Amino acid sequence: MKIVVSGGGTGGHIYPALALINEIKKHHDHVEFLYIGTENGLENTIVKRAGIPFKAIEITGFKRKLSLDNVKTVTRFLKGVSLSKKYLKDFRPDVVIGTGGYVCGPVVYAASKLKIPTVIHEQNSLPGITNKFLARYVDKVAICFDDARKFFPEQKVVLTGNPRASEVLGQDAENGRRSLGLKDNLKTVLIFGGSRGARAINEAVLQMIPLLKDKPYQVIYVTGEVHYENVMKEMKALNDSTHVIIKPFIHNMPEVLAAVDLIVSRAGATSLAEITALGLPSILIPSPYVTANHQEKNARSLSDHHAAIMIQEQGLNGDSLLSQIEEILLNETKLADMKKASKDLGIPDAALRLYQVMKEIAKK
Ligand SMILES: CC(=O)N[C@H]1[C@@H](OP(=O)(O)OP(=O)(O)OC[C@H]2O[C@@H](n3ccc(=O)[nH]c3=O)[C@H](O)[C@@H]2O)O[C@H](CO)[C@@H](O)[C@@H]1O
Repeated sequence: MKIVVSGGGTGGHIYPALALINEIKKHHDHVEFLYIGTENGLENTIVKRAGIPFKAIEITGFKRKLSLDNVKTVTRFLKGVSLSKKYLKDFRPDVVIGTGGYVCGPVVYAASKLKIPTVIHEQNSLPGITNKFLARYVDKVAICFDDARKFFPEQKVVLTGNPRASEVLGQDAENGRRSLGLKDNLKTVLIFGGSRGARAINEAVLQMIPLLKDKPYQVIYVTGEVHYENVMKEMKALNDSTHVIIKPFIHNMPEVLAAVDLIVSRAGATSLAEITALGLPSILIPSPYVTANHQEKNARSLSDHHAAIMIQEQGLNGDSLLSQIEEILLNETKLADMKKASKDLGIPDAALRLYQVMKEIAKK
C-alpha cells in the first residue's frame, strides 16, 4: 500500500498525520509513505525527525484584503498543483490524506484531479479555509466535533476524532519524567502555548516564576522555539529560576503528558484531543489571533462541561494564572471532577476510526 500524507504549518496539523501513519503501520507490514509539506512549516523538521520521506512545495495563504499578495498566492497554488501532480504520478499512491494547513490545498486538489481517492481531516469545530475549499473535491471528510458537520457535504462526513488522541494513550510516564528530570513524588503542571509558543502566555509565566519558589508541585514551561532565546534573557534578569524546568519545545510530548497532572495552554484542537483522551484537567487561554476565533469555540467545548477553565488573553497575568493553577491542583475534589469531565469528552479510538475511513476508499 502507498499513502501520501499532507498537512502542515503548525504542529496541530502535523501530529495527527504522524499518528495516522503510526496506526496504518500497525495494520500493514508493507506500506510506503510520502509526506508533502513546505520547507518553512514545522513539518520540515518534525516529519524528517520521524523518518518519513518528505517532499516540499511552496504555498502561502490568502490575505483577507484584496492585494498583490493574493495574485502571488494563486500563482503559487497553480505551481503547487503542478508539482504535486508530478510527485503523485511518480509515487502512485492508493490514497491521499490531508490534515489541514495551506499545503494540503494543492496536494489534495491535484490528487482528486488525478482520480486518486482522497480524504481530509478537520481537527476544529470551525473548519479552515483550505478544508472548506477541498471538501467538494474529496471522497471523505473526517471530523472531530459534531459542530463541524454542517460546513461539509453531509454524505461525505464521518466523525472520527483526532488520531493523536489514540497516540498519547498507554505511554510510559516514568520515561516522560526521566527525560525532563521531574520528581515522581510531586504533582506536575505543564505550560505551553501551542506548537509555536505564545507571547501572552510567556509574559504571564515570566511574572509568575518568582512566585513559584518552594511550591508543593513542579512546573514545566515550554516557551516555543522562536521565543526561547528572549525568554532565557529575561530569566537571567530574574536571577533564580532553577525551580522551573524551561524548554524551547518538547519532542516526546506523549510521554511527558503521561506524567502531567494539569495543563495550561492555548486551545488548539489537537492539544485538546490529547487532553481529553487522557482525561487531564486544563486551563485554556484561546488564541484571539485565529480565524473566526475558533480556539475560543474549542475551549468552550471543554469549559462548558467543566473539564477546563477558560481564561481570556486580556485577563491573563501572573497572579490570575497562579491562582487558577492552585485552585485546581491543590483541591483533590476539583481535580478529580475535572479529570472525569475531561475523560468523558475524549475519543480514544480516533486513529483506528480514521484508518478505517481511509482503507474504505483506498484503491483496491
Ligand atoms: C495559531 C493557529 O493557527 N493554531 C492552530 C494550530 O495550533 P497548534 O499547532 O498550536 O495546534 P494544537 O495545539 O492543536 O497542537 C499542538 C501539537 O503540538 C504538540 N506539541 C506542542 C508543544 C511542544 O512543545 N511539543 C509538542 O509536541 C502538541 O502535543 C500537539 O500535538 O492547529 C490547531 C489544529 O488544527 C488549531 O486548532 C489551532 O488554532
